[in-house]
Amino acid sequence: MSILKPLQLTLAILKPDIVAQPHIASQIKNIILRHGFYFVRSKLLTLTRAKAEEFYKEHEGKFFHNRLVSFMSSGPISIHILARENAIAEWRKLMGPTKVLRTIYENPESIRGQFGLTDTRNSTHGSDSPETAKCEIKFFFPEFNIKEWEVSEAPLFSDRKLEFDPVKGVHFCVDPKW
Ligand SMILES: Nc1ncnc2c1ncn2[C@@H]1O[C@H](COP(=O)(O)OP(=O)(O)OP(=O)(O)O)[C@@H](O)[C@H]1O
Ligand SMILES: Nc1nc2c(ncn2[C@@H]2O[C@H](COP(=O)(O)OP(=O)(O)O)[C@@H](O)[C@H]2O)c(=O)[nH]1
Ligand SMILES: [Mg+2]
Repeated sequence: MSILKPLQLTLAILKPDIVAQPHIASQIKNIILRHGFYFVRSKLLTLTRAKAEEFYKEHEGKFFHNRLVSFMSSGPISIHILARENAIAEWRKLMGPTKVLRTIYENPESIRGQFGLTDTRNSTHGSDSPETAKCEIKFFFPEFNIKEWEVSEAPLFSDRKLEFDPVKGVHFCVDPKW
């Protein structure tokens, strides 16, 4: 019996440039699925400029801040709570480095290397630490209780057959008791 490794949660975003191209969005979702991530929660929304500023507060004053906030509030984004062993680092590895204009040469097989357009429009976002993941999950899913999920849903994720519902964009347990 393999030792079940604890699932870690991270917050992933497909940015407006990707959501505007549904076939690319589904390509990226398939890459996520193929790399062993579970979709725990998913939603589609358009950020107001103020919300985008709040989300990217850490970058206030940087030269790219204005274009970043304008871009992130320019259209719908697809937001996901992903679960996997070591999810935060593994999703950042799968995304590739931030600056696409280098990544396309240094990590062409990464998601940003494949689908990123510029350093601003770099296709995806991922939390960069457990604390950030907690804050970012709360920011987009205020109703989601991490502790409750760890007790009630995570055990089902770890050792039961799950299926991915492409319409809802989340995994569900095929066990009728769930
Ligand atoms: N004012 C600046 N100071 C320093 N570096 C900059 C500045 N503006 C742009 N850059 C750098 O130039 C490169 C191109 O910037 P960027 O990716 O934003 O391209 P862009 O054409 O402006 O696309 P977008 O409209 O998506 O922002 C990036 O490496 C970025 O970091
Ligand atoms: N144009 C431009 N955008 C940047 C640069 N650095 C960061 N960004 C944008 O700001 C977002 C947040 O930056 P950061 O948290 O450092 O990178 P991330 O965690 O990999 O998304 C990135 O995803 C980019 O969209 C840069 O040097 N140039
Ligand atoms: Mg970041």
